[in-house]
Amino acid sequence: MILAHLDVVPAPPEGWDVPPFSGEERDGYIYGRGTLDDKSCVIGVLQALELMLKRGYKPKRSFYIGLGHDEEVSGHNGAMKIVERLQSRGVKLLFVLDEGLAVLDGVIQGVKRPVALIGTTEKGSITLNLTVNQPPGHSSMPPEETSIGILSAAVSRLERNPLPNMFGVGPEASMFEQLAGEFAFPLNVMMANLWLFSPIISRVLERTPSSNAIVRTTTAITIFNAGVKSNVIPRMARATVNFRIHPGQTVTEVLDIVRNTISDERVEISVLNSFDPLPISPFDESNFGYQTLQRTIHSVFSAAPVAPGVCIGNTDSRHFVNLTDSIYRFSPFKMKSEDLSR
Ligand SMILES: CCCCCCCC/C=C\CCCCCCCC(=O)NCC(=O)O
Repeated sequence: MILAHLDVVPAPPEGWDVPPFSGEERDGYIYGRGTLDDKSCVIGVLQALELMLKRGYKPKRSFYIGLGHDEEVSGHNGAMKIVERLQSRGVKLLFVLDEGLAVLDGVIQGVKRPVALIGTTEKGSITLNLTVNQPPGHSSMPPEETSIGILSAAVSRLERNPLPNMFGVGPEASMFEQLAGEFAFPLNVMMANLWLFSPIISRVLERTPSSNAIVRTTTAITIFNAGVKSNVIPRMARATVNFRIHPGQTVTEVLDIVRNTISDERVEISVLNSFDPLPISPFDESNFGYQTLQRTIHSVFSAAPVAPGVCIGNTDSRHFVNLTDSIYRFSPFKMKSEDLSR
C-alpha cells in the first residue's frame, strides 16, 4: 500500500518569498506550502498511475493507494478510516510505503555522497499543556510571582534540561554502522566500532538540531499564551510543549522525567495526545518490501547507498501497524541541509 497526504499545516502570509499557495516555480524549485510535505509524493503517485494506465501496465499483484486529507492533525478521518475499512474487509498488507526520510545530500556531517534513508520506525510523541493559575491583579501592585513568571520558569527548566542522549540504545546505531564506509578516516573506523566510540559520536550528534533529533527525545515549546492588557496581571498562563520520543523511551518514562524536571505543583500538566515510538520494521535481505524499495531507489538515485533510519516526524503510516509489520517511510527526493528548515 502506498500512502501520501493532501493537507498542509497553516501558512500565515508573512515570511514567504512567494505567495504560499501559488505553487510558483523558481530556479527549478516549486515554492508553496506543502511542496515537500506532502504534495510531491501525492503528485508522484498520481503521475505514476496515469503513466501506467496509459501504457496498459498490468501489475503482478494488487495494490492500494491511500491519500489522506488530515495527516497534520493525526489522520483521524483519513488514514484511520482507511485502516478501519481495510480491517473490515480482512485485508493484510505485505508492506506500506509513506512519506518520511529522503535522499540526504550533505545533511549527515562527514558523508560526501547522497545517501537514501528509509524510515524503518518513527519516533513517538507526547503533547502537553502546562497551565498556571494565580490570582489576577493590577500591574501597579504585582505579587512576587505571577502565572506568567511561574510558567516561564517551568518551560525554561525544560529547555535547559533536555531528555537524555540515548544514542546506541535505539535503531539509529544500525544506520551509522551501515553507512560507516561512506565516512572518511577516522570517522569510518569510529562508525564501524560504535561499541567503543558511541560516547564520543553521541556528543557530536547532539550539537546539530537534525542529528540531535535522532539521539534523544526532543522538547519543543510550540504555543505560549497569557495576558490581554498591559496593566492587568492575568489569572492564567498556558504553554503547549511537544516531545518527540526516541525509540528507546516510552510515553510514561517521558512524562515522569518531565514532572521531575518541572517539579512545581503550581504547574498543572495535562496530556493532549500521546503515542509510543513505532515498532521497527524488518530490513533484512529477505524482506520483500524493504528490498523492493531499495532496488527502486537504486534504479532512480543510482549513486545513493540505502540504509535504515529513524523517521523524526510522524506519518499516517503509524495507523497501519495492525495491517502489516513492514512500514517504510521514504519520500523520493533529494534533501540538502538548507531544505530542512523549509
Ligand atoms: C545524522 C543526521 C540525520 C538527520 C536526519 C534528518 C533528516 C530529515 C529528513 C526528513 C524530515 C523527516 C520528515 C518526516 C515527515 C514528517 C511529516 C510531518 O510533518 N508529520 C507531522 C508531524 O510530524 O508533526
